[in-house]
Amino acid sequence: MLSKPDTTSTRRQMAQALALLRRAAHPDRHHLAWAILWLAAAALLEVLGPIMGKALIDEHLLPHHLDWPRMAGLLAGVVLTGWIASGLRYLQLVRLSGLAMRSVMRLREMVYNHVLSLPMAFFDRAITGQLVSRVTNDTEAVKNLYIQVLFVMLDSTIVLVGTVCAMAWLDWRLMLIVLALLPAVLLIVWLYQRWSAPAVTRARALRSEINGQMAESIGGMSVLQANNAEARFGARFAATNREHYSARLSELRANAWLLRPALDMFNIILLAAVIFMFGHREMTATEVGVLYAFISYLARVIEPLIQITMQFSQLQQSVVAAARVGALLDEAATALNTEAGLAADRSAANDASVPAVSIRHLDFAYNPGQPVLHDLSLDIPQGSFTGIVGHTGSGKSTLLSLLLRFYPARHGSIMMHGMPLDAIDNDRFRNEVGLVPQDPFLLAASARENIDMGRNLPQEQIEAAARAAHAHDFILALDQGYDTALGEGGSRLSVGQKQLIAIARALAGTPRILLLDEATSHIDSQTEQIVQVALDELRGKVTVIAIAHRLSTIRDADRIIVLNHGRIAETGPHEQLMQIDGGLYQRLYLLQQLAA
Ligand SMILES: Nc1ncnc2c1ncn2[C@@H]1O[C@H](COP(=O)(O)OP(=O)(O)OP(=O)(O)O)[C@@H](O)[C@H]1O
Repeated sequence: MLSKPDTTSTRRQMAQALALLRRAAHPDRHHLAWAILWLAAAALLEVLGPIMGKALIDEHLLPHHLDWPRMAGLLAGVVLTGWIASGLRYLQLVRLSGLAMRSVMRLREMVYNHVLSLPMAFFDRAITGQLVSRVTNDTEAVKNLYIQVLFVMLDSTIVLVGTVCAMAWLDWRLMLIVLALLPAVLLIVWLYQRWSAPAVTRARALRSEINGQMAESIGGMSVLQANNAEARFGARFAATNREHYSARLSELRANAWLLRPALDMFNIILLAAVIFMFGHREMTATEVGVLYAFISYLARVIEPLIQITMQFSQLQQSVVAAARVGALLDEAATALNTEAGLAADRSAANDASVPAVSIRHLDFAYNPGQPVLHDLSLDIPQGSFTGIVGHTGSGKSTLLSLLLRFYPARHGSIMMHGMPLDAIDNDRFRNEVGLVPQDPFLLAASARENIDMGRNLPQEQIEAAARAAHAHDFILALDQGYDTALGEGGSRLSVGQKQLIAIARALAGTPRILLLDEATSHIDSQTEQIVQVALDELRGKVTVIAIAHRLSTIRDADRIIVLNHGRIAETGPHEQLMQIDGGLYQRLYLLQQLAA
């Protein structure tokens, strides 16, 4: 759902946008300083032109004082100052455009890396398409801020100030009249902003929503088509798209009906006012030059003002985009308790008698007031094989997510190899704990890259992991062996083969603890047996904790933990649990036997 645009937050958005610009442009600050200096020089030249024109008229043309070399010099000055100012300005535009591109590049990397560090709780509420939009469109829109704020606005402001000073020097009373009319422009801009700002914010939010809907539909296309939901999704998309269209239209209306006509009218009023003032004065010869210079300057006052105001629509969009990028960067990254890390006794980490996992009085809720795990306590010895079973929704995956540090365990404690979970250094933690998820996530890359996952592991280690996962043989049978591209999401492999690659990936990091989240639920019995053999071979070397719906996978586990509504209902090896008459495990097992 889209939130209603809040116009009162504009100032905060602007501050957030400027902070972001400062951060992204920091390495280019010298370029920025030079650009401002050269823009000031260009403005100075621009102001000088009409002064030389005035001198030509007043000192030579009107008094017929034909000093040709000086006249040629002044004429050349009038023409050249304009040209050089344009040239300088163009070069600064190029400089600032380069700066803008580099800043966007930095921003994108910053945002992407930040997204990678965000806790899983963030992704529970994030919408993929909107996040993608943040990293691509919004950062791109920030580029306009550089071009608009730093180039057009800055340049126009410098020209404006320079021109007003030159006018004051020529005739301060006339300058005051021009200046007195300027608040009218501010009023026009203010009205425009009030009218268009909500539409701008809404248009951006809707664009992001469009991306979100598109990504969601493409991601779930099979489900969507199988449910004959094309028409419903099409209608939902059309409604959002139309809303986006009307938001953009209101923005354009504000521009077409208010901004441009009002500014053009203002231009005419200003010109008329200056000519009227001259008409009421006894025009001396010298005043003709002043009139020429004033009329030249009027264009230089009006044009920057128009430029500044015309940028507001784009500027607002960019500020909204920058504020959204800023808000994403402000999302707190996964916080680790470094104090606990310092206090922890690291010697325990290498003590073989210390449990691999030790959980004490663990309570957990995703949302306050809706507990998922209740007062869980258990020890898992190193090198053991533990199965976790239970009805759907009993909290199995939640327990695994907590062991993976995807969510912080706020009530109770989890220790891994004798150290508090949140005290373990991130690299070490990720090296020590391997995960085989329910849906193996494969990259559109080679088999080798899929096992390596950017860790730059040596080929021998990759092959050893593939052998341990019983994936080596089928990988070699692919047309280019380990270099075979597996297609998007591993589309060239069967579900079972994908799962074996995922196991090889987890093992390639030589983890001390291997977590399997229903890793066998999608595979056939034959592949399941291969997985079982692979897991058996790990016994004593790696601590395996496996969630299983299919109880045959964990039948041979040293210990099975049966969860029921977030509590440990039963625990023990298969034979022992089967002895509990009417027990939960026994019932689950017999049910599966019946179904088979
Ligand atoms: N990200 C989440 N945000 C809020 N609630 C969640 C989230 N994930 C799970 N839950 C809730 O927590 C409870 C336990 O879910 P969990 O996925 O841990 O169960 P499970 O035993 O793994 O189930 P299954 O066997 O179906 O995978 C459920 O009531 C579920 O609705």
